[in-house]
Amino acid sequence: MTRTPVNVTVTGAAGQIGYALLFRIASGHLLGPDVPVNLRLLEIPQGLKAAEGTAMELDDCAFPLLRGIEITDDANKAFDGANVALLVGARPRTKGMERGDLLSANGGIFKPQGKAINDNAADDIKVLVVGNPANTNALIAQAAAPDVPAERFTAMTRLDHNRAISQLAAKTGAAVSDIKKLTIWGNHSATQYPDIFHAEIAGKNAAELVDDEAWLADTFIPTVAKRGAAIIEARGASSAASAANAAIDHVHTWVNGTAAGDWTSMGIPSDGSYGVPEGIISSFPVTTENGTYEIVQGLDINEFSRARIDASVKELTEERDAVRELGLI
Ligand SMILES: NC(=O)C1=CN([C@@H]2O[C@H](COP(=O)(O)OP(=O)(O)OC[C@H]3O[C@@H](n4cnc5c(N)ncnc54)[C@H](O)[C@@H]3O)[C@@H](O)[C@H]2O)C=CC1
Ligand SMILES: O=C([O-])CC(=O)C(=O)O
Repeated sequence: MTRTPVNVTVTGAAGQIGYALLFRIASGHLLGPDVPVNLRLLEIPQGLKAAEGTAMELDDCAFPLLRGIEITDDANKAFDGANVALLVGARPRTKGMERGDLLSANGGIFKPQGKAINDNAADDIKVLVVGNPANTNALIAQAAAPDVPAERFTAMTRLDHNRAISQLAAKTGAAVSDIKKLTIWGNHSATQYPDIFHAEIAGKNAAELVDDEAWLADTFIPTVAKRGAAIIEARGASSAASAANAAIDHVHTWVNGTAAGDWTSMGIPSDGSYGVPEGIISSFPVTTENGTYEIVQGLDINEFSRARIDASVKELTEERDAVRELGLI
Protein backbone atom coordinates (compact mmCIF):
# COMPACT_ATOMS: atom_id res chain seq x y z
CA MET A 1 0.00 0.00 0.00
CA THR A 2 1.36 3.48 -0.83
CA ARG A 3 1.15 5.87 2.08
CA THR A 4 0.41 9.56 1.68
CA PRO A 5 3.64 11.49 2.30
CA VAL A 6 3.91 13.38 5.59
CA ASN A 7 4.72 17.08 5.21
CA VAL A 8 7.67 18.01 7.43
CA THR A 9 8.61 21.69 7.71
CA VAL A 10 12.07 22.63 8.98
CA THR A 11 12.95 26.25 9.78
CA GLY A 12 16.56 27.37 9.82
CA ALA A 13 17.13 24.62 7.28
CA ALA A 14 20.46 26.05 6.09
CA GLY A 15 21.94 26.17 9.59
CA GLN A 16 24.22 23.61 11.18
CA ILE A 17 21.45 21.65 12.93
CA GLY A 18 19.44 21.72 9.70
CA TYR A 19 22.36 20.17 7.84
CA ALA A 20 22.58 17.33 10.38
CA LEU A 21 18.80 16.88 10.50
CA LEU A 22 17.46 16.89 6.96
CA PHE A 23 19.28 13.77 5.73
CA ARG A 24 17.97 11.74 8.65
CA ILE A 25 14.40 12.93 8.10
CA ALA A 26 14.67 12.03 4.42
CA SER A 27 16.10 8.58 5.17
CA GLY A 28 13.19 7.63 7.42
CA HIS A 29 14.62 8.12 10.91
CA LEU A 30 12.09 10.75 11.98
CA LEU A 31 8.85 8.92 11.28
CA GLY A 32 9.76 5.37 10.34
CA PRO A 33 11.24 3.32 7.49
CA ASP A 34 7.94 3.06 5.60
CA VAL A 35 6.77 6.70 5.83
CA PRO A 36 7.37 8.91 2.76
CA VAL A 37 8.02 12.60 3.42
CA ASN A 38 7.79 15.96 1.69
CA LEU A 39 10.31 18.46 3.05
CA ARG A 40 9.50 22.16 3.33
CA LEU A 41 12.51 24.28 4.13
CA LEU A 42 11.99 27.77 5.57
CA GLU A 43 14.92 30.18 5.60
CA ILE A 44 15.48 33.91 5.69
CA PRO A 45 16.38 35.37 2.26
CA GLN A 46 20.13 35.23 3.00
CA GLY A 47 19.82 31.50 3.80
CA LEU A 48 17.94 30.44 0.66
CA LYS A 49 20.97 29.77 -1.53
CA ALA A 50 22.59 27.52 1.06
CA ALA A 51 19.26 25.72 1.55
CA GLU A 52 19.16 25.13 -2.19
CA GLY A 53 22.63 23.59 -1.98
CA THR A 54 21.47 21.25 0.78
CA ALA A 55 18.44 20.31 -1.33
CA MET A 56 20.80 19.42 -4.22
CA GLU A 57 22.66 17.09 -1.87
CA LEU A 58 19.38 15.57 -0.66
CA ASP A 59 18.51 14.88 -4.30
CA ASP A 60 21.90 13.27 -4.77
CA CYS A 61 21.15 10.77 -1.99
CA ALA A 62 18.20 9.39 -4.02
CA PHE A 63 16.33 8.64 -0.78
CA PRO A 64 13.39 6.36 -1.66
CA LEU A 65 11.18 8.00 1.00
CA LEU A 66 11.81 11.62 -0.07
CA ARG A 67 8.93 12.67 -2.33
CA GLY A 68 9.60 16.41 -2.66
CA ILE A 69 11.52 19.42 -1.36
CA GLU A 70 10.24 23.00 -1.35
CA ILE A 71 12.36 25.94 -0.27
CA THR A 72 10.86 29.27 0.70
CA ASP A 73 11.25 32.38 2.83
CA ASP A 74 7.47 32.66 3.21
CA ALA A 75 6.20 31.08 6.45
CA ASN A 76 2.65 30.71 5.11
CA LYS A 77 3.93 28.55 2.25
CA ALA A 78 6.36 26.62 4.43
CA PHE A 79 3.65 25.57 6.90
CA ASP A 80 0.93 24.95 4.31
CA GLY A 81 -0.43 21.49 5.11
CA ALA A 82 2.44 20.78 7.53
CA ASN A 83 2.00 17.67 9.67
CA VAL A 84 5.27 18.06 11.58
CA ALA A 85 7.13 21.35 12.12
CA LEU A 86 10.66 21.55 13.49
CA LEU A 87 11.35 25.16 14.47
CA VAL A 88 15.13 25.30 14.50
CA GLY A 89 15.94 28.78 13.15
CA ALA A 90 16.29 31.35 15.91
CA ARG A 91 18.14 34.53 16.74
CA PRO A 92 21.25 33.63 18.75
CA ARG A 93 22.38 35.77 21.68
CA THR A 94 25.14 38.08 20.54
CA LYS A 95 27.61 40.11 22.58
CA GLY A 96 26.01 42.79 24.72
CA MET A 97 22.49 41.49 24.16
CA GLU A 98 20.27 41.56 27.25
CA ARG A 99 17.79 38.75 27.92
CA GLY A 100 14.89 41.07 27.02
CA ASP A 101 16.53 41.85 23.65
CA LEU A 102 16.94 38.13 22.97
CA LEU A 103 13.32 37.36 23.86
CA SER A 104 12.09 40.25 21.78
CA ALA A 105 14.22 39.28 18.73
CA ASN A 106 12.92 35.72 18.95
CA GLY A 107 9.38 36.95 19.44
CA GLY A 108 9.75 38.55 16.01
CA ILE A 109 10.41 35.05 14.60
CA PHE A 110 8.20 32.73 16.66
CA LYS A 111 5.05 34.88 16.84
CA PRO A 112 4.59 35.11 13.04
CA GLN A 113 5.59 31.45 12.65
CA GLY A 114 2.97 30.47 15.26
CA LYS A 115 0.36 32.45 13.34
CA ALA A 116 1.43 30.87 10.04
CA ILE A 117 1.06 27.43 11.64
CA ASN A 118 -2.35 28.42 12.98
CA ASP A 119 -3.51 29.56 9.55
CA ASN A 120 -1.95 26.93 7.28
CA ALA A 121 -0.87 23.72 9.00
CA ALA A 122 -2.72 20.39 8.80
CA ASP A 123 -5.16 19.54 11.61
CA ASP A 124 -2.77 16.96 13.07
CA ILE A 125 0.23 19.36 13.21
CA LYS A 126 2.90 18.53 15.79
CA VAL A 127 5.46 21.24 16.58
CA LEU A 128 8.90 20.86 18.12
CA VAL A 129 10.81 24.04 18.99
CA VAL A 130 14.58 23.61 19.03
CA GLY A 131 15.69 27.24 18.60
CA ASN A 132 16.70 28.87 21.89
CA PRO A 133 15.34 29.93 24.30
CA ALA A 134 13.35 26.86 23.23
CA ASN A 135 10.71 26.68 25.98
CA THR A 136 9.73 30.33 25.78
CA ASN A 137 9.93 30.42 21.97
CA ALA A 138 7.48 27.49 22.01
CA LEU A 139 5.20 29.46 24.34
CA ILE A 140 5.28 32.47 21.98
CA ALA A 141 4.44 30.30 18.95
CA GLN A 142 1.70 28.47 20.86
CA ALA A 143 0.08 31.70 22.04
CA ALA A 144 -0.05 32.90 18.42
CA ALA A 145 -1.91 29.75 17.35
CA PRO A 146 -5.22 29.79 19.25
CA ASP A 147 -6.89 27.33 16.83
CA VAL A 148 -4.26 24.64 17.35
CA PRO A 149 -4.54 22.55 20.54
CA ALA A 150 -1.87 23.93 22.90
CA GLU A 151 -0.41 20.47 23.58
CA ARG A 152 0.83 20.24 19.99
CA PHE A 153 3.53 22.80 20.81
CA THR A 154 6.56 21.24 22.47
CA ALA A 155 10.14 22.28 23.25
CA MET A 156 13.23 20.13 23.06
CA THR A 157 14.81 18.78 26.24
CA ARG A 158 15.60 15.40 24.68
CA LEU A 159 19.22 16.42 24.16
CA ASP A 160 19.49 17.04 27.91
CA HIS A 161 17.75 13.70 28.53
CA ASN A 162 20.22 11.87 26.28
CA ARG A 163 23.18 13.70 27.82
CA ALA A 164 22.02 12.67 31.31
CA ILE A 165 21.66 9.01 30.30
CA SER A 166 25.15 9.04 28.85
CA GLN A 167 26.69 10.61 31.99
CA LEU A 168 24.88 8.12 34.24
CA ALA A 169 26.02 5.20 32.08
CA ALA A 170 29.63 6.41 32.29
CA LYS A 171 29.44 6.80 36.09
CA THR A 172 27.92 3.37 36.75
CA GLY A 173 29.45 1.34 33.91
CA ALA A 174 25.93 0.43 32.80
CA ALA A 175 24.87 0.13 29.17
CA VAL A 176 22.89 3.10 27.91
CA SER A 177 20.08 0.71 26.96
CA ASP A 178 19.78 -0.46 30.60
CA ILE A 179 18.89 3.07 31.81
CA LYS A 180 15.18 3.89 31.99
CA LYS A 181 12.86 6.50 33.50
CA LEU A 182 15.27 9.40 33.66
CA THR A 183 13.62 12.83 33.79
CA ILE A 184 14.59 16.34 32.79
CA TRP A 185 12.43 18.90 34.61
CA GLY A 186 12.03 22.60 33.78
CA ASN A 187 13.80 24.77 31.25
CA HIS A 188 16.34 23.93 28.53
CA SER A 189 18.87 26.13 30.28
CA ALA A 190 21.47 25.93 33.02
CA THR A 191 18.65 25.70 35.63
CA GLN A 192 17.26 22.44 34.20
CA TYR A 193 17.05 19.53 36.63
CA PRO A 194 18.12 16.05 35.50
CA ASP A 195 16.44 13.70 38.01
CA ILE A 196 17.70 10.15 38.64
CA PHE A 197 15.59 9.46 41.76
CA HIS A 198 13.04 7.50 39.71
CA ALA A 199 15.48 6.29 37.10
CA GLU A 200 16.32 2.60 36.87
CA ILE A 201 19.51 0.87 35.83
CA ALA A 202 18.82 -2.71 34.76
CA GLY A 203 15.71 -2.58 36.97
CA LYS A 204 17.42 -1.18 40.09
CA ASN A 205 16.90 2.36 41.41
CA ALA A 206 19.62 4.59 39.95
CA ALA A 207 19.94 6.99 42.91
CA GLU A 208 20.36 4.06 45.33
CA LEU A 209 22.95 2.44 43.07
CA VAL A 210 24.92 5.68 42.75
CA ASP A 211 24.43 6.49 46.45
CA ASP A 212 26.47 9.70 46.18
CA GLU A 213 24.51 12.94 46.66
CA ALA A 214 27.68 15.05 46.34
CA TRP A 215 28.33 13.57 42.88
CA LEU A 216 24.73 14.29 41.93
CA ALA A 217 24.80 17.89 43.14
CA ASP A 218 28.36 18.86 42.21
CA THR A 219 29.15 16.78 39.12
CA PHE A 220 26.19 15.13 37.41
CA ILE A 221 23.68 18.01 37.42
CA PRO A 222 26.12 20.77 36.40
CA THR A 223 27.75 18.56 33.76
CA VAL A 224 24.41 17.87 32.09
CA ALA A 225 23.08 21.41 32.53
CA LYS A 226 26.23 23.08 31.19
CA ARG A 227 27.02 20.56 28.47
CA GLY A 228 25.90 22.92 25.72
CA ALA A 229 28.45 25.53 26.86
CA ALA A 230 31.17 22.85 27.18
CA ILE A 231 30.53 21.74 23.57
CA ILE A 232 30.75 25.35 22.36
CA GLU A 233 34.04 25.74 24.25
CA ALA A 234 35.49 22.53 22.77
CA ARG A 235 34.10 22.65 19.23
CA GLY A 236 34.01 26.40 18.69
CA ALA A 237 30.39 25.94 17.62
CA SER A 238 27.26 24.78 19.39
CA SER A 239 25.98 21.19 19.43
CA ALA A 240 24.60 20.34 16.02
CA ALA A 241 24.65 16.60 15.28
CA SER A 242 23.61 15.69 18.83
CA ALA A 243 20.88 18.36 18.76
CA ALA A 244 19.61 17.07 15.41
CA ASN A 245 19.71 13.51 16.79
CA ALA A 246 17.66 14.59 19.81
CA ALA A 247 15.09 16.30 17.56
CA ILE A 248 14.75 13.04 15.61
CA ASP A 249 14.36 11.12 18.89
CA HIS A 250 11.76 13.59 20.24
CA VAL A 251 9.45 13.40 17.22
CA HIS A 252 10.01 9.67 16.67
CA THR A 253 9.02 8.93 20.26
CA TRP A 254 6.03 11.31 20.12
CA VAL A 255 4.72 9.66 16.94
CA ASN A 256 5.70 6.04 17.59
CA GLY A 257 5.39 5.73 21.40
CA THR A 258 7.62 5.12 24.42
CA ALA A 259 8.69 1.57 25.23
CA ALA A 260 6.83 -0.29 27.98
CA GLY A 261 8.44 0.44 31.35
CA ASP A 262 10.14 3.62 30.19
CA TRP A 263 9.39 7.29 29.64
CA THR A 264 11.03 10.29 28.03
CA SER A 265 11.38 14.04 28.68
CA MET A 266 9.56 16.69 26.66
CA GLY A 267 8.98 20.40 27.15
CA ILE A 268 5.17 20.66 27.07
CA PRO A 269 2.48 23.11 28.20
CA SER A 270 1.98 22.43 31.90
CA ASP A 271 -1.45 21.26 33.08
CA GLY A 272 -0.47 22.19 36.65
CA SER A 273 1.05 18.78 37.46
CA TYR A 274 3.79 18.73 40.11
CA GLY A 275 3.02 22.34 41.06
CA VAL A 276 4.27 23.72 37.71
CA PRO A 277 2.03 26.70 36.80
CA GLU A 278 -0.45 25.88 34.06
CA GLY A 279 0.46 27.08 30.57
CA ILE A 280 4.23 27.49 30.82
CA ILE A 281 6.22 25.11 28.64
CA SER A 282 8.26 23.04 31.04
CA SER A 283 9.96 19.67 30.75
CA PHE A 284 8.20 16.69 32.35
CA PRO A 285 8.46 12.92 32.33
CA VAL A 286 6.00 11.72 29.68
CA THR A 287 4.82 8.52 28.08
CA THR A 288 3.61 8.59 24.49
CA GLU A 289 1.19 6.41 22.57
CA ASN A 290 -0.63 6.81 19.23
CA GLY A 291 0.80 10.28 18.65
CA THR A 292 -0.23 11.70 22.03
CA TYR A 293 1.64 12.12 25.30
CA GLU A 294 0.74 12.02 28.98
CA ILE A 295 2.64 13.33 31.98
CA VAL A 296 3.76 10.49 34.27
CA GLN A 297 1.75 11.06 37.46
CA GLY A 298 2.23 10.14 41.10
CA LEU A 299 6.01 10.42 41.39
CA ASP A 300 7.23 11.18 44.86
CA ILE A 301 9.29 14.39 44.71
CA ASN A 302 11.87 14.62 47.50
CA GLU A 303 13.25 17.88 48.93
CA PHE A 304 16.41 17.72 46.82
CA SER A 305 14.33 17.50 43.64
CA ARG A 306 11.65 19.97 44.74
CA ALA A 307 14.11 22.83 45.23
CA ARG A 308 15.66 22.26 41.82
CA ILE A 309 12.37 21.87 39.93
CA ASP A 310 11.09 25.05 41.60
CA ALA A 311 14.22 27.02 40.62
CA SER A 312 13.92 26.09 36.95
CA VAL A 313 10.17 26.71 36.92
CA LYS A 314 10.77 30.14 38.50
CA GLU A 315 13.05 31.00 35.59
CA LEU A 316 10.35 29.89 33.14
CA THR A 317 7.67 31.99 34.83
CA GLU A 318 10.03 34.99 34.70
CA GLU A 319 10.58 34.41 30.96
CA ARG A 320 6.79 34.11 30.51
CA ASP A 321 6.26 37.38 32.40
CA ALA A 322 8.93 39.10 30.30
CA VAL A 323 7.37 38.04 26.96
CA ARG A 324 3.94 38.99 28.30
CA GLU A 325 5.26 42.47 29.10
CA LEU A 326 6.71 42.69 25.60
CA GLY A 327 3.26 41.89 24.19
CA LEU A 328 4.51 38.64 22.64
CA ILE A 329 1.90 36.40 24.27
N1 LIG B 1 16.93 22.82 22.47
C1 LIG B 1 18.16 22.36 22.34
O1 LIG B 1 18.53 21.35 22.99
C2 LIG B 1 19.18 23.01 21.44
C3 LIG B 1 18.90 24.17 20.79
N2 LIG B 1 19.83 24.77 19.96
C4 LIG B 1 19.42 26.01 19.29
O2 LIG B 1 19.04 25.70 17.94
C5 LIG B 1 19.11 26.88 17.15
C6 LIG B 1 19.77 26.61 15.81
O3 LIG B 1 21.12 26.22 15.98
P1 LIG B 1 22.11 26.11 14.73
O4 LIG B 1 21.50 25.32 13.63
O5 LIG B 1 23.40 25.67 15.29
O6 LIG B 1 22.20 27.63 14.29
P2 LIG B 1 22.69 28.25 12.90
O7 LIG B 1 22.95 29.69 13.18
O8 LIG B 1 23.74 27.39 12.28
O9 LIG B 1 21.40 28.12 11.99
C7 LIG B 1 20.23 28.84 12.20
C8 LIG B 1 19.57 29.05 10.86
O10 LIG B 1 18.31 29.64 11.09
C9 LIG B 1 18.07 30.58 10.06
N3 LIG B 1 17.03 31.52 10.50
C10 LIG B 1 17.16 32.60 11.30
N4 LIG B 1 15.98 33.23 11.43
C11 LIG B 1 15.09 32.51 10.72
C12 LIG B 1 13.71 32.67 10.45
N5 LIG B 1 13.02 33.69 10.94
N6 LIG B 1 13.11 31.75 9.67
C13 LIG B 1 13.80 30.73 9.13
N7 LIG B 1 15.11 30.54 9.34
C14 LIG B 1 15.75 31.41 10.13
C15 LIG B 1 19.44 31.20 9.79
O11 LIG B 1 19.50 31.80 8.51
C16 LIG B 1 20.35 29.99 9.91
O12 LIG B 1 20.53 29.34 8.66
C17 LIG B 1 19.86 27.90 18.02
O13 LIG B 1 18.88 28.77 18.60
C18 LIG B 1 20.51 27.04 19.10
O14 LIG B 1 20.72 27.77 20.27
C19 LIG B 1 21.05 24.21 19.74
C20 LIG B 1 21.37 23.03 20.36
C21 LIG B 1 20.49 22.37 21.29
O1 LIG C 1 23.38 27.15 23.67
C1 LIG C 1 23.24 26.58 22.56
O2 LIG C 1 23.00 27.16 21.50
C2 LIG C 1 23.36 25.08 22.52
C3 LIG C 1 22.38 24.36 23.35
O3 LIG C 1 21.27 24.79 23.62
C4 LIG C 1 22.79 23.05 23.83
O4 LIG C 1 23.78 22.50 23.33
O5 LIG C 1 22.14 22.54 24.75
